[in-house]
Amino acid sequence: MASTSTPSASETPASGAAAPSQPVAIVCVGMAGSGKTTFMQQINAHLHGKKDPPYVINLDPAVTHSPFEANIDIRDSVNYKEVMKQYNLGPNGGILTSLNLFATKVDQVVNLLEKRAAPDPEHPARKPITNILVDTPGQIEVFVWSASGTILLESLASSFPTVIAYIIDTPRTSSTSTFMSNMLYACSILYKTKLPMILVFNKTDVKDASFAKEWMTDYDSFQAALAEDENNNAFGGQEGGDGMGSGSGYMGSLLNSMSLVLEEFYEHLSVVAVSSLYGTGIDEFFDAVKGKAEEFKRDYQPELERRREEREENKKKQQDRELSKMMKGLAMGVGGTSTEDAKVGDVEDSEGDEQDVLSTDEESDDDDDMGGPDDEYDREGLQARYEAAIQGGGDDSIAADASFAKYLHTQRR
Ligand SMILES: Nc1nc2c(ncn2[C@@H]2O[C@H](COP(=O)(O)OP(=O)(O)OP(=O)(O)O)[C@@H](O)[C@H]2O)c(=O)[nH]1
Repeated sequence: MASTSTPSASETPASGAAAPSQPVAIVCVGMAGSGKTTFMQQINAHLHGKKDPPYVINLDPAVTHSPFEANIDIRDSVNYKEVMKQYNLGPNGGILTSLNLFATKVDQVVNLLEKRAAPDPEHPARKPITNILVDTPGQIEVFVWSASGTILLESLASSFPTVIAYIIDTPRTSSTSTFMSNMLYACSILYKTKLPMILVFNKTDVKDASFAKEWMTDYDSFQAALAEDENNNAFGGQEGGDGMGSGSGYMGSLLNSMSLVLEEFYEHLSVVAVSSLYGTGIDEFFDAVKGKAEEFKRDYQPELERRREEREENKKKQQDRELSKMMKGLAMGVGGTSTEDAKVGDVEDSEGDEQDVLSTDEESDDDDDMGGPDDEYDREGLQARYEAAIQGGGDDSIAADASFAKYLHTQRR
């Protein structure tokens, strides 16, 4: 059954971090309006209050107003509106593409985090961070199911214990059908990300979350609630039930079966009830983070290591294949790759001027000009350059790294 943390405000450590050298990354995911941003603001304030300021990352490119200051903000690197305009995209496509562009910089973000997680000899007074808070777009699927979301999460998890905080709007989850829908969503996120998860029942100042904890730990109580909903014809229509309380509708029997299936899933979760508005349950949340960070190290890290090794091996094989293909092409005198790739523009800090996010590679890509036999480069020279490009990931956007590094150095507290 789901582990429900018990409140222990006075005993709670200042943060959910494990070892001081390894901060815990807390990634807040939740449906639009569930209260992610308010929750982030509350845990941020809580940690500041404990003199343990977290490192905050905002991955929502479309947010217009943020109540907390982020150390790294996707909006400083990618201009979401410009992305929509240049690629003719709608809001969700714009968010997805912005995340894709930002994902090309993830290594530098992780490097920076690693630097901040270790003592800094140049600034001995600066305490290493113990918590990394990550806010994500409300369009969960855009983050969780996209390649960039996966890259961002895997990069974080490969360096730090990483925990998903799935924020739930409790008042809007109080019927058996909405509750089950939300649990299925959480289940899909758990299996997609393969990271430890905490269910954060938010807005408990409006509706107490004890019903949810009970439904997750006591199958009979969910059955009773289901029977009541059926009696009240809560599912409606033929599909929902016959309206006479017989429970013959497919909705009722589906929810019934689902609750049995999800029993195992509940066992992997911690559940906390909070009010982001009033700050209740936050100590309990950090207790759960601590538990999940330990679980991460014990259960998830070995699996991650194995997957990483597998990926490295595949990448190496892929590189070898690409290289030999290219060499074959060269031998046949075939040359030329497109230089029309768009790339992430220079990264600016929040004080910097707004600028186009995308540019074409006209000025910077002379390296891509593969000449024919008359080219000034000889074949070995080209081979060496290709090898170097492939080793380096072949990422054209590297050109923007210098300014990104500058941004990283001048990033805000
Ligand atoms: N009563 C109550 N309202 C809350 C609580 N947390 C958030 N809200 C309200 O819920 C609304 C949505 O909160 P946000 O924090 O913007 O939600 P979000 O998930 O970040 O929304 P998106 O950015 O659209 O994904 C706001 O009006 C908040 O004031 C809470 O604990 N109690």
